[in-house]
Amino acid sequence: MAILSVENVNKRFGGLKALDNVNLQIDAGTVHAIIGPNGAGKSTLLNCFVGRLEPDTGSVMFDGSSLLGIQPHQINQLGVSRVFQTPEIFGNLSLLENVMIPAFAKRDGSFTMNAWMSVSSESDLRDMAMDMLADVGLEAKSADIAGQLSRGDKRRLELAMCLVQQPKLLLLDEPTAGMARADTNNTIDLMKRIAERGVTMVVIEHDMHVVFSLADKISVLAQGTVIVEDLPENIKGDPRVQEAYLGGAHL
Ligand SMILES: Nc1ncnc2c1ncn2[C@@H]1O[C@H](COP(=O)(O)OP(=O)(O)OP(=O)(O)O)[C@@H](O)[C@H]1O
Repeated sequence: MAILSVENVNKRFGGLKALDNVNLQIDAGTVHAIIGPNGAGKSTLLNCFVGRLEPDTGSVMFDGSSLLGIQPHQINQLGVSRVFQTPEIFGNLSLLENVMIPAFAKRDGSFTMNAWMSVSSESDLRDMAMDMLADVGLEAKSADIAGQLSRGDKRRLELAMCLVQQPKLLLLDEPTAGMARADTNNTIDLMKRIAERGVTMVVIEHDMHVVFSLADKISVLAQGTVIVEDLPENIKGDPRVQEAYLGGAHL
């Protein structure tokens, strides 16, 4: 059953048609990868799922509710979390504080000062945040200042910040971008563990090793349109996909 249903979504930036009648069904409990060449519209599409962009036309339904016309924090409260291409963390705060804040935000409705004010008073959320840090392998660094982490650790921290909200749908925009291979493989293992818990994931990724390690289904976006949607084993040899990647390159 589809937990996220995207129908006839169009988005223009001036004269540029960034999304051209996109249709997409994401089944609950699956990992769905969206791949495609640079500028295909992948991030634009993800932005339409989290309230950062409003499609010109079309519908985006999540778990029975429309995601259009509501604020990002309301979408977040419905159970949608997103890991950004550039980690969005609080650089001056400790790792533990970073993970506690979204837990409060989920409860209180937004990333407000109220959420921050109550951080020190809530031991249950502190415990939950520590569990999440342990989950992503950052428990030992819980008191460290987040801004000083390596790039890979920042991304893991951001993942913990999403997981503490117990999302139903996790959106990941290039989760391994810029990572060394060992870090990438750790992240793949972590994402597999998250998937095993039943969290639905939509992953935008250029690294095909990551895509084919994780995806149950793959949609290929090119020039704002889904040109192919299929099982991973069928995607590799599809001539339309190879054509989309610079005229016949092999994936
Ligand atoms: N805010 C914006 N204003 C104008 N044009 C935009 C804006 N955001 C994206 N675009 C354009 O829309 C098209 C799709 O961009 P988008 O970032 O969604 O592609 P992408 O598939 O995520 O690319 P990449 O893989 O390089 O991240 C591109 O041509 C891009 O330049």
